[in-house]
Amino acid sequence: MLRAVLKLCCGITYPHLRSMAGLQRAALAAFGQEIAHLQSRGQMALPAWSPLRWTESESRTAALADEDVFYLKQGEAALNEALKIVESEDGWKLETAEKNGDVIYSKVLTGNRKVFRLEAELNASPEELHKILFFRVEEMHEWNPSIRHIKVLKHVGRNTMVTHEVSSETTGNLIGQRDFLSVRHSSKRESRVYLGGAATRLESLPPQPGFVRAEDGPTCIILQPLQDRPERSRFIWLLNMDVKGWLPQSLVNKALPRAQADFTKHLRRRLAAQNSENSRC
Ligand SMILES: CC(C)CCC[C@@H](C)[C@H]1CC[C@H]2[C@@H]3CC=C4C[C@@H](O)CC[C@]4(C)[C@H]3CC[C@]12C
Repeated sequence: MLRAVLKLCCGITYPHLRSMAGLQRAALAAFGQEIAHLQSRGQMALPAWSPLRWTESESRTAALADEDVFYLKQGEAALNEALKIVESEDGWKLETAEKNGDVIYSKVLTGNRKVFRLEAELNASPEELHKILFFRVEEMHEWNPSIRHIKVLKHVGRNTMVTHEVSSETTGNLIGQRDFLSVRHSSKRESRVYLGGAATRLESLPPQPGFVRAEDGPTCIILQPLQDRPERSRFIWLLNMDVKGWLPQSLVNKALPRAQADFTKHLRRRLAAQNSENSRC
């Protein structure tokens, strides 16, 4: 019965709908959303030809699909490219080795770009780190003083996003403040989590006056549970950054591994704070 009434309504409204504009259309779209919601909960079925179907979903996805696919592909490509670099076996040189086991290697890529690979063990599972480093990326400035601000400008599904990042004025002490516009992508394979990223473009956010826009990536982080202690992770991070601006290369090559070590220190503090909070509860 409900179905028949709905079909009738849709038929009657179809010609009016085509000539409708502005607020009326918006109201109708909202109505359409309500119906789609009911429908998704299995409470109502709409006929295939219903205009309520196309007003709600098709017009929106049609407008965004190309852009979404662009970022998705860029994110995946960045991750794959970065994995190729980080998993390459030759050419790595040890930069620093800490007593706690943290190591940083460097490698010079063709074109003279120096990249850094940090390896550390962290006291959190890959899932927890995935949450902190990816899903809650906008909170990063709360625990990492090298970061002034991170904003997700666009989501494409759950695993791809476009972010704007601003480093703090004092980062690395040697290099001034930078901003970045990046596509970030995450994927899970078996028990591993992979985070990838690369510099991207977004029309609504061109380089900002007063900021040097640096380029991060192709970069990746691999999070892998330790075999005997899955609540801990092996953390491998490829830092591949063009800081831009006029700076001596020797200074940049000192600042980057330092920034990596600082990041890891703050991440550990963040995990320790969380763990002590959990044990108090
Ligand atoms: C040396 C100067 C110029 C920059 C120092 C700040 C660097 C270390 C900061 C600025 C922006 C930061 C990135 C911002 C966002 C993400 C995405 C997240 O999923 C993993 C960490 C990652 C990839 C951060 C790593 C550290 C980062 C690259």
